[in-house]
Amino acid sequence: MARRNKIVIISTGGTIAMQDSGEGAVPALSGEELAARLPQWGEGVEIEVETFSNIPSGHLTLEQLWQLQKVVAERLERLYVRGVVVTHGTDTMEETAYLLDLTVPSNKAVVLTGAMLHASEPGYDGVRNLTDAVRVALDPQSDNRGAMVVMNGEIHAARYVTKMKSHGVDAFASPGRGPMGRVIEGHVHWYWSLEREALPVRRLVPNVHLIKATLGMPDTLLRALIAQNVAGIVIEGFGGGRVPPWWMDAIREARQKGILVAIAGRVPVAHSMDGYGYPGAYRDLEEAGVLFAEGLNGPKARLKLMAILGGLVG
Ligand SMILES: NC(=O)C[C@H](N)C(=O)O
Repeated sequence: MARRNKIVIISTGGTIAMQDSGEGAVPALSGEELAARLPQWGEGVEIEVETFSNIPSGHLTLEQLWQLQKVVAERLERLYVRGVVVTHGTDTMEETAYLLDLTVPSNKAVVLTGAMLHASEPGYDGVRNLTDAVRVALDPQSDNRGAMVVMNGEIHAARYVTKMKSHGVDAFASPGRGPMGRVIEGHVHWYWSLEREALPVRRLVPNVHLIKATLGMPDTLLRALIAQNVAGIVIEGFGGGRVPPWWMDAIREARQKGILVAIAGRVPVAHSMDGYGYPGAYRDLEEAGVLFAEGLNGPKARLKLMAILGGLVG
């Protein structure tokens, strides 16, 4: 039986690939240039590098995201590949990580990493993070953990990780959970594992929108989306997912028109279920026929809804 010893690094851009142009940091380094900064690996380890794109992560389109999903899934099917590392901007890293977590069929490691400081800054964290990410992908215990984000020596599960800070190398955290493991002095330590939810998805339906409930907010945005006949609406509700009572009519109307409505929580550690009997709380929403995102934040819930709408294979 052939040993799986190859890691495929797929670079997409982000600050990890940026340098100062004199007028601000911009994408500069290709996947090959990033990989050239990595240390030598032990015997038998092979690194293959692909440049998928070189853009800030907020510039990625859903088409590119789905294309990346296909590339990652295809590379993991190859016998000799032990895992894939995706370098990515940090702004939307949790979304790409979660989409790959949800839809890539393979149980092999999928690791995302990036940098908070660009390559012209002292303290550039890209080399450390990419080195750690490759170490995690090579680790014999990295299978069956879904997609992971490796930043600042921490290994985060895609489902729970979120960017908490706009600045600082410690920008990522998994609120309510903590990291799934750490890379300490080159050694990978695992704290817990999880059973990931994987859906065999055909495609993403893009026409899904996210709105956030705020105190006293009218139902204007909901009504506008219903008038547009969108495919789905995700609401980040109060607490684990409650809405103002005057939104309920619009939510019921959306459901009657066949628009899927999903409820996510506005707080970082959210459970949808509550014991309240008042309008706009869990029971009322359940009766209205909404879906509950069960702990996912709004952006991740939106991806899941797009995947569900895209239809399952088989
Ligand atoms: N730190 C980062 O990578 C932020 C960056 N501008 C991005 O592409 O998301």
